[in-house]
Amino acid sequence: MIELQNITVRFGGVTALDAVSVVFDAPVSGIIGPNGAGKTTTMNVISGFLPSSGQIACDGEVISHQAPHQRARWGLRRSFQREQLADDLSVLDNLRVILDELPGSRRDKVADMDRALEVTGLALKAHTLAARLNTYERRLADVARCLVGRPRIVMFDEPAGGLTPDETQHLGDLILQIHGLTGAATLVIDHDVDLITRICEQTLVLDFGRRIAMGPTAMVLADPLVQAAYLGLEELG
Ligand SMILES: Nc1ncnc2c1ncn2[C@@H]1O[C@H](COP(=O)(O)OP(=O)(O)OP(=O)(O)O)[C@@H](O)[C@H]1O
Repeated sequence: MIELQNITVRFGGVTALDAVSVVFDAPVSGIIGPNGAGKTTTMNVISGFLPSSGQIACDGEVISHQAPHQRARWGLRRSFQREQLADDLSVLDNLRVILDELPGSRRDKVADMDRALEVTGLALKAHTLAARLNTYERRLADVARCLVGRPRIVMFDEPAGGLTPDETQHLGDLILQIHGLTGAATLVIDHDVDLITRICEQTLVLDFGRRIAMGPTAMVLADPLVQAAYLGLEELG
């Protein structure tokens, strides 16, 4: 569970997030909104990459005062719009560098990495350099990175960007497995509303840094305010 209380972020004259309060308590939750709405800023605040006013709690623990590496150690995992894979490392070593920072026996870590590679279908690419992976395989490796080391909160920023419909479908299936495999809650930003509808039980809609809707995804998407702001429809009624 992720609880944001009264989160405000300003960049000079731009208010990227304006007193946003929200509780994400589903296995998979979404954040949608037009370009510049504050979606990535929300993930940056939760990860600790950006300072903000207000308070952030995950699974009941206040983490607002923690540095990004402490949050990662706690169990926060994150993918970015541009993947963070190290191109000069193999897929396996990209997982290993995460586990090197965490406690646990070597044996458990090997089992953890094997499971992540198996689940994502990357077992045969374990020793392939990340630089040699295609876009989809890189995305799968991103998911694998989020599966290792006992994650508690996993966040994906536009995971479907640049993927084909079939790849998006499979990636969605993988994201849906994360909670059952690890117990972690997942937060997904994407412009692909079909993907969000399929995998996110609940969705937050941001517009100009403000929360304009939050709740069960189908209900939120049917909200006239959301349709006007996000789906580009003329104001209804
Ligand atoms: N480092 C920064 N410096 C200045 N302004 C920023 C910075 N990061 C974000 N912003 C501004 O904050 C607002 C929110 O940006 P953010 O990236 O969170 O939006 P977004 O909803 O993720 O958009 P997109 O869908 O285009 O990725 C925008 O007006 C953006 O220009």
